[in-house]
Amino acid sequence: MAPHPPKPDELPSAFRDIMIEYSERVMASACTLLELLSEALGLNPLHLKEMGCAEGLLLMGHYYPECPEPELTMGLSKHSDGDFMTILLQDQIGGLQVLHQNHWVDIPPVPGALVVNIGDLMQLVTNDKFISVEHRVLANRQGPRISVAGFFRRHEKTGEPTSKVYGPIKQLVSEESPPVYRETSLKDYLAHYYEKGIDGTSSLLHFRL
Ligand SMILES: O=C(O)CCC(=O)C(=O)O
Ligand SMILES: [Fe+2]
Repeated sequence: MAPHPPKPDELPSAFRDIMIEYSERVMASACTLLELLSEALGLNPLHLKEMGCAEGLLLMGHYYPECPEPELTMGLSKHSDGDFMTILLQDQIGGLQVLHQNHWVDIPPVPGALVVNIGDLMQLVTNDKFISVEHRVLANRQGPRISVAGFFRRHEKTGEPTSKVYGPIKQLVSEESPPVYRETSLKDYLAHYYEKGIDGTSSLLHFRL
């Protein structure tokens, strides 16, 4: 949806208008959240936005079919997101869990509420000050589950190089807190993220110094 939004007539009419409106609103929320996160890091409120953390938005609609034997499988297995931040809208079915102190904790749906996840790229640029969250989705027999995940990071048209380089923010590293990650271009980061796949390990291990 950003920075290269599809032409409206490329979107199915059933969700064309709502997808465009939702994108605008979720982008505005992301910018507010990035200001708060920047302040929490002791940076200028516009720091994360100016780095391009919300320069791109990919909306992904998930449909998890109802499952007759949910104990034998997963809706979506354990992973952390390969972006700066994810804003997630889930329906009333439930099943999303986050890994907290080695325990899977339910994130029950709250009507009208969005779930915000810190992604791996945010962990990298904040030099581990913010940690990306590992999460998964259980399969269920109650009925199909639908969610819409909005991934914030720059997205290019197929074939365009994503040469922007990211590393720990200079103001967040010091002698006492040396860089934990090497700099990487978004292109190399994404190549690694997708090549590795969802295998239960963190994409960040590859970039740790
Ligand atoms: O469907 C959900 O609630 C989570 C989806 C998710 O984690 C993802 O798309 O990365
Ligand atoms: Fe995710």
